[in-house]
Amino acid sequence: MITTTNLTKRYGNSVALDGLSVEVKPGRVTGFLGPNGAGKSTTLRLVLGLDTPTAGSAVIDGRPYRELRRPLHRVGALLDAGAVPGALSGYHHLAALARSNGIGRARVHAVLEEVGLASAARKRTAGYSLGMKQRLGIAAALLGDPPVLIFDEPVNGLDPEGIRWIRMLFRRLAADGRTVLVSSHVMSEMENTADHLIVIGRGRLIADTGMADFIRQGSSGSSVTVRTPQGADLEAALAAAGARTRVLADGAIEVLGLPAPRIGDLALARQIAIHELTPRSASLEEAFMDLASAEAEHTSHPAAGAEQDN
Ligand SMILES: Nc1ncnc2c1ncn2[C@@H]1O[C@H](COP(=O)(O)OP(=O)(O)OP(=O)(O)O)[C@@H](O)[C@H]1O
Repeated sequence: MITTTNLTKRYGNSVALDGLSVEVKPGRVTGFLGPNGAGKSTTLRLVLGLDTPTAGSAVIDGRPYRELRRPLHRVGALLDAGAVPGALSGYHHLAALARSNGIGRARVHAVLEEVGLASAARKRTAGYSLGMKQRLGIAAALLGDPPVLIFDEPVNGLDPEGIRWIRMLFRRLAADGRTVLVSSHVMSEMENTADHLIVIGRGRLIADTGMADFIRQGSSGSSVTVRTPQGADLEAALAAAGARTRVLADGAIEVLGLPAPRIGDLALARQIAIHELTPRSASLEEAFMDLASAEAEHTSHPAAGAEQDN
């Protein structure tokens, strides 16, 4: 488990992270979301002991990273896939890492196989595509078979097959009971991958919730798309039942506030023909955008009594 307590980081006068307290639990994939500059990378760097907090703490299974002996056995991380020494082959890069953590050659071969790089293992990494470098970074994270895994923007550079592969890998790692923390700005990918979400903005926690709950609460809600030759009649009936409607450019009616079965029943009772009735859930991206605009609104017009920065 990863735990941050009141984690704070200031750079001069600017606050990158402002008292973040979260627990990243094992057995599930946790998505780490936030707009640019929210403090995601700063958080990951502090968790991995690459920087020192101004206040608060970050621990992995109860210990700061810097106190871990042979850390690759405790936590694996992919931060910047591009940052591999180009002169080495993938194999030699991993072998050097393995040696420093007392890990044998057999494991190097196993992780190369696992990430699909076995055939390119002897080539210099300078000639690797971004996707291959991502795979090599993932292999390095897996090397010590650690219970905690951290991936910063792991799908960058991967093709659709690679993205599918990584999604399955994360699911499998979580199903093994590991803690998997994945930061990404690719919302659609996160929606298919993460079970749980931690959302931050301006260095503060905005949401720490299950994926489905986040989409339900954060967005203006699901809608139903309806097509009917009797649009005016249906709109009147829906309005009387308390739903909100909007006619889309192609003539379909978008209905908010009533589920599809109620709309169907209502139409039947009034003998209104229905040609299409499609429930549509809000996407993670929509929920996130709603939340981000609510945050921006709150920050630009702080309500009376709300917290204000001095
Ligand atoms: N070394 C540094 N010196 C000064 N300011 C920094 C430094 N590192 C980060 N910051 C600032 O801290 C804030 C948080 O940055 P951070 O990179 O953690 O955000 P992020 O959520 O990872 O953003 P992105 O999605 O753009 O990577 C930003 O305002 C950034 O400019």
